[in-house]
Amino acid sequence: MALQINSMSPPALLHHSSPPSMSPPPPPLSFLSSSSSSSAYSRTSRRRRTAASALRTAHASSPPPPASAAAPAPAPEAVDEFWKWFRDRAGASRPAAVNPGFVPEGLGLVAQRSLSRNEVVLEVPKKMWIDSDAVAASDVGRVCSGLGATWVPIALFLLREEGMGQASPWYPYLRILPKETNSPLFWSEEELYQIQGTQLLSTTLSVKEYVQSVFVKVEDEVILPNKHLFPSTITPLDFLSAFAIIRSRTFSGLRAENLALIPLADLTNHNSSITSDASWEIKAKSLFSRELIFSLQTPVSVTAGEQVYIQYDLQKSDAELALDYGFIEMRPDRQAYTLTLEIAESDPFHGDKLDIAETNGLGETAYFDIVLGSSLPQFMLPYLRLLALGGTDAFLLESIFSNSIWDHLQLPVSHANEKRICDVVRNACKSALAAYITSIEEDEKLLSEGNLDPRLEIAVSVRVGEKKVLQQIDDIFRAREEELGELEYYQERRLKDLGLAGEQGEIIFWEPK
Ligand SMILES: C[S@@+](CC[C@H](N)C(=O)[O-])C[C@H]1O[C@@H](n2cnc3c(N)ncnc32)[C@H](O)[C@@H]1O
Repeated sequence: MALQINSMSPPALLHHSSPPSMSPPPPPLSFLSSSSSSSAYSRTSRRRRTAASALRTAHASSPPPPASAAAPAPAPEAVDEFWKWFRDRAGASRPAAVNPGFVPEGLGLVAQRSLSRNEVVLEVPKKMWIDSDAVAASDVGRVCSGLGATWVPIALFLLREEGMGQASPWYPYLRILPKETNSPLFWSEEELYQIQGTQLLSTTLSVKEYVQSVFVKVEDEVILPNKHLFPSTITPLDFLSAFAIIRSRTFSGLRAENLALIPLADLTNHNSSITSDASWEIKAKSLFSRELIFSLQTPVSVTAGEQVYIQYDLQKSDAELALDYGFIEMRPDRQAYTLTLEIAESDPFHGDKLDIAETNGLGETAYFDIVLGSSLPQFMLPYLRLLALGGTDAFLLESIFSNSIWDHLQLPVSHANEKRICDVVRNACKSALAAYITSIEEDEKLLSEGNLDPRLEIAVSVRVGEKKVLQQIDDIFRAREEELGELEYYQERRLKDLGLAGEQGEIIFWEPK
């Protein structure tokens, strides 16, 4: 729901979901976030050290080590076949800087020699990308134009090629794609129960609902009328898997109409120690060629036998990482909760407030990501004050204040306005906190005991993170409530400006001489 702060109802603690090209229309969710404790964080570091040592022996023909990946690793001969297919199609002749190899994250890219920082480790020609051009040139492309978001034809293309089995020219690539990840999109009811009350659950359910609604349309308009292309049954779950696999394998920045699956490059795993976002570029193959290639550089130097990692997205919260890729980092700065505030349509000043919000770069709905350990986002308090404006403060909405109202909202307007904000936000935090199935202490205990199944670890970390951020928001507004009597409000500031009040707020009477 929306934050109908004027009518004193609880705020709309909604969540927004993720990448623009593949996300459903903003769903009406609750709060979203994720989490960690310092002990959980150090356990992650330990896990990474173990992963690094496991890697030294990894190569395509070695048996897969115990993996943190959700799906069983492909057979070694499937990886060998993929590698041969890739090199043949790419026309590779020189020894490769990286090979696909078995790593704790499933498959990954293993350096074949020492690599220096920013060295190009692989190049993939456009003819090998599965993108909208590849789909448009295929049988599927001919029957699914006008389907909207780019991921939909790509998903249908994958399902069609998969249905062809070995007859598909993409078979060696499709064969090494995992069937699932640890994203909550793949969790059972029981596993989802562990994130009851979280924004992550709301987002997961909204995304699933969105994909299901697209499936219904696509089944009706494309799959069933084209039995020659889709002879076997395609279930809603197949379609959801295709969506989630595409989502987990596309580079941030290659979204919307540029969405593409890039074989080999999509074997690069994420590492939190890498702090630079862009490790790739799309460029012409050479000075005299118009052919495009995807070129991946290693963001850090890598020794032979180690894995080449990248940073997937510095901006994503743990909950977003979980949803998109099926892993989390468990770092406080990835723990966020999205507060969605909205000017209620029933607000008697709806039009005036909307004008003010829009003039200042906001809208009827505003999303504020609150990160653990960080202060409130810049415009959150002014926006809250605007929403709460009413009663004897409503005069500030009159047109004579239109140029200055946003400045006034940067500071407390009145005791009543500030109190209303505190009440609404604190009540919302309380009701959101009551919806979780465990306490912060219980979750921290579970995390400190360790050895959790990867999905349970994601669930516990995300839910404890959300609760900590909610607790942090509640603490901020509790402290504010306690100082309401000491704050300076609009009327006092105004009297001071006019020289009618002293520094302590005492009224200075004008005495005619
Ligand atoms: C782009 S693919 C990378 C290749 C993938 N490992 C494979 O076997 O095909 C992204 C997926 O790899 C896995 N992954 C990548 N980085 C990871 C990490 N740091 N921890 C755990 N899993 C990771 C997740 O399953 C994620 O959805």
